[in-house]
Amino acid sequence: MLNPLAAVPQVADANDTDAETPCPSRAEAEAAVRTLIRWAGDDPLRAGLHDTPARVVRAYEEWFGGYARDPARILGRRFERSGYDDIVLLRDIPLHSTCEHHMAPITGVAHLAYLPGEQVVGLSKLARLVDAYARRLQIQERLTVEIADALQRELRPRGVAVVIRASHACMTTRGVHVHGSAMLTRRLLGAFEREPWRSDILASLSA
Ligand SMILES: Nc1nc2c(ncn2[C@@H]2O[C@H](COP(=O)(O)OP(=O)(O)OP(=O)(O)O)[C@@H](O)[C@H]2O)c(=O)[nH]1
Ligand SMILES: [Zn+2]
Repeated sequence: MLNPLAAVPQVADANDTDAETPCPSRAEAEAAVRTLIRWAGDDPLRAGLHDTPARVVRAYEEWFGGYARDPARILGRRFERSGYDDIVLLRDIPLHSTCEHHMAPITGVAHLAYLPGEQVVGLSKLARLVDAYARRLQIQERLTVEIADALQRELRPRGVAVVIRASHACMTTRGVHVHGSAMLTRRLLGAFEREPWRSDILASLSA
């Protein structure tokens, strides 16, 4: 598995190439980018590419920043549900992830819903939860399961539903070159697995 970027120091020593370090240094990561540029057939020393390895490593810190985020902490601040007794649903949360097979972008939306137990979370935390798991190397199935299970584990709601609709650049820009298709995954837990909530939540999520 990729070394979690969580272990990368914020400011790594540019001369640190110690093979014993648990995670490659920033300098090693930049050297790896130079190798890929050479492998692609270009010259990493030409002016236009001179700063590219550093940029790529900074971009990776964003794209894989999810390893450093703790879902329990994201969902840690909770509020009483104040008498509200129905579905809480946040639709169309933008999703940017990276396919673990080709390291190509996965782009789409997530819909999250839960049936509160005793507590609710701030709405923004649902989007933060999606981001924490999306910004890792993923397959869409595991991404769906991880988001749903974190909600169930941390919030203890009566039901959880997660639906993700996404397109995979590894299918559109290379390989089979299929454009316009989207992958749909979902996970229903607790009360949403059974009627009458099942039909209700599926209708709400597909509307
Ligand atoms: N189930 C699933 N498959 C995915 C996901 N992202 C990418 N894939 C697929 O992972 C598969 C990897 O297949 P391989 O045969 O090992 O790789 P490949 O030779 O590059 O395959 P092609 O993409 O068909 O050229 C491909 O079929 C991808 O479409 C995902 O999130 N879930
Ligand atoms: Zn892929």
